[in-house]
Parts: sequence; C-alpha cells; structure tokens
Amino acid sequence: MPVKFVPPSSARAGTRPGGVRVKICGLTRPEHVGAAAEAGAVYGGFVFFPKSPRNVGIDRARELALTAPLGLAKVALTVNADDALLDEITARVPLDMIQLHGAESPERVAAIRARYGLPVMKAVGIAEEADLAALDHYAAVADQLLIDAKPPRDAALPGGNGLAFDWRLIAGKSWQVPWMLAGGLTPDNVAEAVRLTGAAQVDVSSGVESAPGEKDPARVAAFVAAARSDVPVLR
Ligand SMILES: O=C(O)c1ccccc1N[C@@H]1O[C@H](COP(=O)(O)O)[C@@H](O)[C@H]1O
Repeated sequence: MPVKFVPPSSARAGTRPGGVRVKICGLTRPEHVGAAAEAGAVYGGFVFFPKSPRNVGIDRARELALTAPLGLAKVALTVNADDALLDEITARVPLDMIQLHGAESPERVAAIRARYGLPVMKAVGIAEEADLAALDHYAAVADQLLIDAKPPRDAALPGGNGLAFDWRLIAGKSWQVPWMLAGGLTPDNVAEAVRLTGAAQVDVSSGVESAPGEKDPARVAAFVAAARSDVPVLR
C-alpha cells in the first residue's frame, strides 16, 4: 500500500507563505538542473517521451537526477507508459514523483500509484468547461493534478506546446488534492496566471527555453521570480 503523499501546507491550502511552488519541466542537461535549483524551483521534470525535443533516456535521466540537490523534487514525466517502462525508470532513476501526461484512465493512475509507491500527478487537458469534470475523477485517485491546456487535435505532443487555456475556467476553484497550473506559462504571464487562478503551484517547459529542449537560465530565474512576485514582503 503506497504512503499517501502529504504536500506542504502551502500547496494544500492554496496559500503561499513561501511563495508559489515552481516546477521546471524538460531538463536535459546538468546546467538545467542547476539553473532550476538555483532559481528556487522545487520540482524538476525529466521527460520520457521519444517524440519530445526534451526526451531523455534512462541513463541521462539517472545522471541528471543524481546531480539534483536536496530540495529539488525529481519528477518523471511519462505518456501512456506501460509497466515495463515504468519498472525500468523507477528502478534506475531516483525519483520523487511520477507525472502521467497521456490518456491514462483513473484505474491506471491508481494502479501505477499502488505499484510504485510514489506520488502520482495526473495531467488533465482543459479547453472548455466540459473538460473540468475529469479533474474530479482524477482527484479521487491521484496525489496531485496538473491542469494543462488541451493539445490541438493534430499535435505531436500532449503537452509542452506553449499553449495556454482560458484561466478563467478554473478561477477560484479547488480540488481535494493539490494542483499545479501549466500550459503556455512564461516569465511575462505567470504572475497574472497565478493572480487569476489562485494557483499555489505552476509548471513550465517551453516558456523558459531559448530553443526546444534548451532551458535558458535567465528565463528560468525570471520565471521563478515572477511566479513568486505576489508574495507580500515582510518589513
Ligand atoms: O515538455 C514536453 O516536451 C512534454 C512532452 C509530453 C508531454 C508533456 C510535456 N510537457 C508538459 O506540458 C506542460 C506544458 O508545457 P509548456 O509550458 O506549455 O511548454 C509542462 O508544464 C510539462 O509538464
């Protein structure tokens, strides 16, 4: 029986005593891991999806994960992965969380959570009001939700497309598990996204890159600073 993931109180309550918690996804080099940690991100994501320009093999992901300092939670992003692939990833890469970014059913999410004993974050694509119902279904089985833009029908990737959805669809809403906002976030729009949605956690990939798969340390730092810009300064 996996241990239920208990997030920090800031993520549970939607309050931000220490600032919004940031995930930088699609790290492909040790410098990216360093830049994310240095900027103050609390999660770093490794993509295991061959079609992505951010794909890392298991060997590279292991090397990257071993360079991550304490305080940067290591997240494996997979898309409709079978047990054989997940067995290999979890056996070789030190991880803190599994992110499911495909069409995994609630039953599959529950099975993965039980099999690996790691917290599981399920991504749900949103384009319109009707898509929100899925969040309730997955909140019953996942440790966290990742609320992303629904990819275009012909997209090669189910995420990492730099597309935002209408944030007003989730403004003021909450679920029974912590959630993270994603999709088209950049250093320029993340503060507004946080203000509008009340997100306590945000996730970014393409918005902090200089080219696909190339994280730009200056953009990473600017993103984290902007995400936390609504934290009141204590004098
Ligand atoms: O980043 C990728 O390459 C990727 C590939 C397959 C599934 C998901 C992927 N990224 C996730 O998508 C969101 C949104 O990305 P973006 O910021 O709009 O580029 C991101 O937070 C990743 O978790």
